[in-house]
Amino acid sequence: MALSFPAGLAAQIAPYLPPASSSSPSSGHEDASRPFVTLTFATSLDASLALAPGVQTHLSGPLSKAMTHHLRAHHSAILVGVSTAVADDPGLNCRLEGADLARQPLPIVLDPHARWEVSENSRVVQTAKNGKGRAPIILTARDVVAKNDIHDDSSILQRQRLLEQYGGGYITVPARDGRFRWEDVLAALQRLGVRSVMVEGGGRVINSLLEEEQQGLVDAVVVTIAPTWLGQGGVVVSPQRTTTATATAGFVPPRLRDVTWVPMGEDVVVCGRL
Ligand SMILES: NC(=O)C1=CN([C@@H]2O[C@H](COP(=O)(O)OP(=O)(O)OC[C@H]3O[C@@H](n4cnc5c(N)ncnc54)[C@H](OP(=O)(O)O)[C@@H]3O)[C@@H](O)[C@H]2O)C=CC1
Ligand SMILES: Nc1nc(O)c(N)c(N[C@@H]2O[C@H](COP(=O)(O)O)[C@@H](O)[C@H]2O)n1
Repeated sequence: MALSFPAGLAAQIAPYLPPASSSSPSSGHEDASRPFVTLTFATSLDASLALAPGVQTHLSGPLSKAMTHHLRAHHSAILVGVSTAVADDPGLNCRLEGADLARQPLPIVLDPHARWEVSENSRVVQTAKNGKGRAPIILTARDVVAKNDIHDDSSILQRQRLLEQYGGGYITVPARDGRFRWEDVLAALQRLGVRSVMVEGGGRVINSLLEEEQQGLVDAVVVTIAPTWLGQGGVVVSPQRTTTATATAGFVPPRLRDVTWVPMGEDVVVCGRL
């Protein structure tokens, strides 16, 4: 069913959207050498994204869900980690009423080890096939593809052929210990012509983007907080501290600036900049 997002709420979110042109001088995003990055997710009162790894958990109410689709309409790409792709089998398209089908966001999946067995039955592929979204681009580690290249019938090649039918595919990114640097991820997106990306999750992806040395890469943060506790054992947003001297009285932890809280039904959406 098509979603609808009220204009009054859209106006309150507007200052946090990527500029229409990332080189616009009024945008506050002066670095046109990389896409504008929005970090966005839905969390419980105890900072959980899901009841357990691999368990899709609906936290957003109808209005905050529509807000996420409004964000999707204003970004050129949506990024998730492979465990989210596997757990949620997401559509990763914009389902707002009147959404411009020609301008659907490009789904990006971080899958260094090519673990996601994307197939004709995957929702994102079905969505692309039905003209309601785009096929995903999967970022994978160079050596994984190299190893598979030699086998003509390797499953990665089969998946690549499937995705190519709909305009998607694999691209390789350098990895260290199976991990990408965010600068390399954003450079790869920039080469694809992506001007803005919303990073939706899951926990590992968000926590790695919130590590201290990565924080300069996030332009806007839009977080839905739902009035529930998921309890221990959930997928929690709580980034590693990367310096040892941080847990001292004088340490000032990172804090959002230009903060706006927008009530949306039973949820509240907090917007800010890092
Ligand atoms: N409430 C919400 O808004 C959302 C909730 N979710 C939920 O979150 C859960 C999934 O979260 P989680 O289990 O943490 O998994 P993620 O979706 O964050 O995927 C994690 C995997 O992605 C790859 N990855 C992540 N960061 C990097 C990096 N910097 N470089 C290279 N690869 C990287 C790794 O793959 P590998 O292991 O192969 O190395 C890693 O194990 C699901 O239950 C889902 O439903 C997801 C999105 C939003
Ligand atoms: N905004 C938001 N609220 C929740 O409660 C969620 N569980 C999520 N999850 C994210 O949305 C993706 C699902 O997208 P589709 O509706 O299938 O297009 C899921 O993969 C998470 O990234 N988000």
